[in-house]
Parts: sequence; structure tokens; C-alpha cells
Amino acid sequence: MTEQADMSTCGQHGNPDVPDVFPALKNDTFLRAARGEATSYVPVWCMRQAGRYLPEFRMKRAGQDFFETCRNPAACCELTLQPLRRFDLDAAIIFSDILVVPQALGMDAEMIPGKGPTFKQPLEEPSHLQRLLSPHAARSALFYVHDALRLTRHQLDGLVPLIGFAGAPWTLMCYMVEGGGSTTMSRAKRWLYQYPEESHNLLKILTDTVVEYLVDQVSAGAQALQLFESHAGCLGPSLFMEFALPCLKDVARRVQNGLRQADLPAVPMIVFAKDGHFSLQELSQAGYDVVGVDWTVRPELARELTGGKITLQGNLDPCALYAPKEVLEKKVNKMVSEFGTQRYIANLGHGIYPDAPPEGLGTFVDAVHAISRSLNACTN
Ligand SMILES: Cc1c2[nH]c(c1CCC(=O)O)Cc1[nH]c(c(CCC(=O)O)c1C)Cc1[nH]c(c(CCC(=O)O)c1C)Cc1[nH]c(c(CCC(=O)O)c1C)C2
Repeated sequence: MTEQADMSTCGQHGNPDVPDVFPALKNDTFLRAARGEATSYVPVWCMRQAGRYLPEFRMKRAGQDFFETCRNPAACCELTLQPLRRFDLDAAIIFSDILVVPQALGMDAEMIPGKGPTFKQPLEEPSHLQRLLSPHAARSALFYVHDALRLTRHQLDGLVPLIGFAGAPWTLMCYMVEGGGSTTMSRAKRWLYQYPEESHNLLKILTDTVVEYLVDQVSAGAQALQLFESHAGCLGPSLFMEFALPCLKDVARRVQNGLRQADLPAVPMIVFAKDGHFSLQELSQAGYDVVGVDWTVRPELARELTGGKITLQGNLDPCALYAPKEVLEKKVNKMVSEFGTQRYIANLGHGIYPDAPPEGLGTFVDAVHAISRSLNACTN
């Protein structure tokens, strides 16, 4: 145990009924690895670990509107804790969604079963930017996420660190322009080619909003932050460097400054650019402590591109959870051996799929721990 009871305060939307001193952290392995410190085993968590693959998640969510659930701190807390009751995970991630940010900027979203999240009035042309509320207004609309973080940090009772997150500006712009998911993101990319200046304006609004949102998350109890750039792949290198990377750099720098100014602790920041293999070198110099890697990248190449100096996170193919136990264990062995046991956080290469067998995740987590402990024992 290295961290004493944390004196972080409730922040500007703090609930006066909840005491503002958080319980001491009992397992800091994830934070140590994120900060590049030595660990006796490889910590592991799983993107979308609070999700539909768990029967208890489906039970709790049954009949409830998705975004109503996001606005209910007690429900978010329960859903965040569910996977920790089953698996020996080294971190929790708050149950929420990246789309709460566009909502807070005034865009109405609903979750349509079988289709996914959908905005009723997407941004079709630059004049629609006038519909958006200010980053300042968005900041106060997001109080419910901070209430969920605060409650969950207390309920975790120091078991493992709590991760907060946000969508990266480009990924949020994709949903706001497309109105929902898309395989090509061609409407959003059309903006980059046809309206580059207005695209930069939109990305700036999103960057400003995300920076304040993440600082507030730390104020509410988040002990690490992850940026999801889920739609990096469709950009390719040149659009990524022009439109997405500058925002990611701004977010990292301004969040750490914001934390200093607010007298809040510095927290490790993770960037995960899905299908962004072409950007790994730049991402390793973008101001983040950890770079996430999807399963299409060889661990040795990821180490080489990132100069061996940064913590990497990833990257088991989520479909490997369907494999028989022995095959899955072999895959984990290969992955951990190739990344190495230091400066490494094991994870899937993207979120767990809704039809993944829960016992597969258990095998994955236990194998990461056992294999990394034995590899460490060999080298000591
Ligand atoms: C469980 C869940 C979530 N969002 C959605 C679901 C499924 C819907 C349901 O349960 O009813 C809809 C939900 N929300 C979104 C989608 C994808 C839509 C699409 O692109 O088609 C869906 C189905 C948008 C979204 N939402 C998120 C991302 C980034 C990660 C990624 O790339 O997968 C994205 C792109 C982040 C997210 N979303 C969620 C978390 C929870 C915390 C955890 O990891 O356990 C997180 C981190 C929660």
C-alpha cells in the first residue's frame, strides 16, 4: 500500500452528504505500471468490462433506457463494480459513455435497440454548430458523471484504482456529424475536406469541453484517465496528424495543467487510438503516460515505434476469449512475453464483445497474473 487516504475534495458539484476523503488504495499495481514503475506482476483490466457479456449486467439494464442509466449514479456504481466481484481485475472503469459529452453540448441522443446510439439532429452543415451549447454549459450538465465517480470511488473502498474516460474530440465529432455509428465515417470525413476551418472550430469546442470534463472527473475521484480515439483508423496518417493528434496533445497538456491549477493530484493518462498503428510513434510523444494498442499490432513493433520508454496497454484479440482455455492461455503467454512484464498493462485490443463467455475473461485475467509472476521470478 503506497497511497494514504486521499484528500481530494468533492469539487464544485460535490454532494455535501458524501464525505470528501476517499479510502486508501490497496492495490496500486495498475497505477505503478502506468507511471513506468516496477511491478511484481502485470496488471490487467478490460475495455468495456462493465458490459452486456455479464448476465448480471443484462439483468440490471433490462427495461432501463441506456442514457437514463448513465444519469443514475447508483446504477453506474453497481454496473462498475459487477465485473470486480467476478474477476481479479487491477482497475475499475466508471460505467458511462463517450456520448454524454455531445449530449451535454445540447444534442439529443437515444439508444435504438439493434442500431446503437443515434442523434436525432446530427450536424449536417457548419451553420448547425450554432445549435451547440458552450463548453461551460456542458461542464455543469455533466455533474451526474462526477456524482457516479465519487460514489463509486467510495464503494470501491480502495480495492483498485478507478479510471475515468472521455471520447477524443475526433471520435466525438464522428458521432455528432454521422448521427450514429458508421463503417466509413464518410460524412464526418467530408467535413474535414469540405469545411476544414469549421471542423477545427468543432474540434476546438470538443477539446475545451473534454479538458474541463476530465479535470472534474479527477476532482470527483478518478485516479487515471483514458481517451478513446475509437475512429482513428478511418483517418489514415495525414488526416490524423492534421485533425486528431493536435487535439489529443492539447487534451493531455491542458488536463495536467488544469489539475495543477486546481491543486489536484497528477494522474496517469492513457490514449487508445483504435486502428491507429500509423500514429504510435507520435502518440508516444503526445503527453500521455500510456499508449493503448489494438490487436493488429505486433507487441515488438509497438515497443519499437514507441521507443521502449512508455507504458503500453493491450492487445489481445477480443475474439481470443472464444478459444478453449489452453489456447487462450498460450495466446496470453505469447502476448505477455512479447510486451515484457514491465511498463505494461494487459488488456484486450478493443472492448469485450457482448457474446464473450465470462469464463474467458476470467481465464485471461488469471493467466496474465500467473504468467507475468513466473516470468518475473525467472528474471530476478
Ligand atoms: C455497455 C455499453 C456502453 N455503451 C454502450 C453499451 C451497450 C448498450 C447497453 O448496454 O444497452 C452503447 C454504445 N456506445 C457507443 C457504441 C458504439 C456505436 C457505434 O459506433 O456503432 C455503443 C454500442 C459509443 C462508444 N462508447 C464508448 C466508446 C469507446 C470505446 C469503443 O471504441 O468501444 C464508443 C465508440 C465508451 C464506453 N461505453 C461504455 C463504457 C463503459 C465502461 C466500460 O468500459 O466498462 C465505455 C468505456 C458503456
